[in-house]
Amino acid sequence: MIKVEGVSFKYNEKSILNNISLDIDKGKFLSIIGPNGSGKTTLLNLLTGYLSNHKGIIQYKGKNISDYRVEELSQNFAIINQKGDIKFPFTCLEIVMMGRKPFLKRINKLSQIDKKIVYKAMETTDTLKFANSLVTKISGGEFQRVMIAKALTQDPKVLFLDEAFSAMDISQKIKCLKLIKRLVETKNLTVISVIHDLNLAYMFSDEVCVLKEGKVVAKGQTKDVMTTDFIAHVFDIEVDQIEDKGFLIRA
Ligand SMILES: Nc1ncnc2c1ncn2[C@@H]1O[C@H](COP(=O)(O)OP(=O)(O)OP(=O)(O)O)[C@@H](O)[C@H]1O
Repeated sequence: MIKVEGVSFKYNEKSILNNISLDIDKGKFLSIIGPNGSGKTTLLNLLTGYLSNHKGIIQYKGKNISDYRVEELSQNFAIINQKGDIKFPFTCLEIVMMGRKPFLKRINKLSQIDKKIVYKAMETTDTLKFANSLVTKISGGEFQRVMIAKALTQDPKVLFLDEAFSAMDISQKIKCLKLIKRLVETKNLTVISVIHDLNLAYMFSDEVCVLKEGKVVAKGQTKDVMTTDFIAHVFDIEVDQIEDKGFLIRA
């Protein structure tokens, strides 16, 4: 569904990504993990078309990402960025409603169906209670749930997440990840998630791609890639594995 072939990218003269090749299948939950500065966000930004000027090929459904119109991309992709802060005092309801914008003709108002979709997304993410609160006056974890609700209203084919759960408490993280995983299983949603939490990546991903110093050092089924020795090597840590559950990091 997404094909990356021989992709390299530089910021000014600094090489960030080096000859990356990657196939991302439809209906899978892929996590991108790796140390700080390894190029995860840069790769995600290239996949969404937010960054360009790369060498190599990036295609979505057989067509170069740069050949898509913005409207087409916004009808296919939902993106939750690491730095997705909104400084304007919209209400949470207004923010979630913006998720329906790619489906509105010209400046049409939301239809009853759009409103139902918005209501359902806020209900499932437990954000209805903030509907009339200003987005500038809710907590970081609450804000991230509002952004998930907005992404859900887009009914995306591909959901890009960049540390989208980082401010949530563990219970909310698991609820949101279960909700997203259900969409992968029932609606064939493709998820590409940059995540630092190794245990959440292990629990929820079908596949994992590991970046280190701008290169893909592994990509494959989660349990094949996330072995104790490999994780210890990539992150330079001491770690034990709890059979089929995750990792215990040794300090
Ligand atoms: N706008 C920018 N201009 C110049 N260099 C940048 C820019 N954004 C990122 N970089 C550099 O590119 C490299 C990769 O950054 P990137 O954000 O992709 O890494 P990451 O793996 O997502 O890191 P983290 O885990 O810390 O979020 C870093 O060395 C960073 O300093």
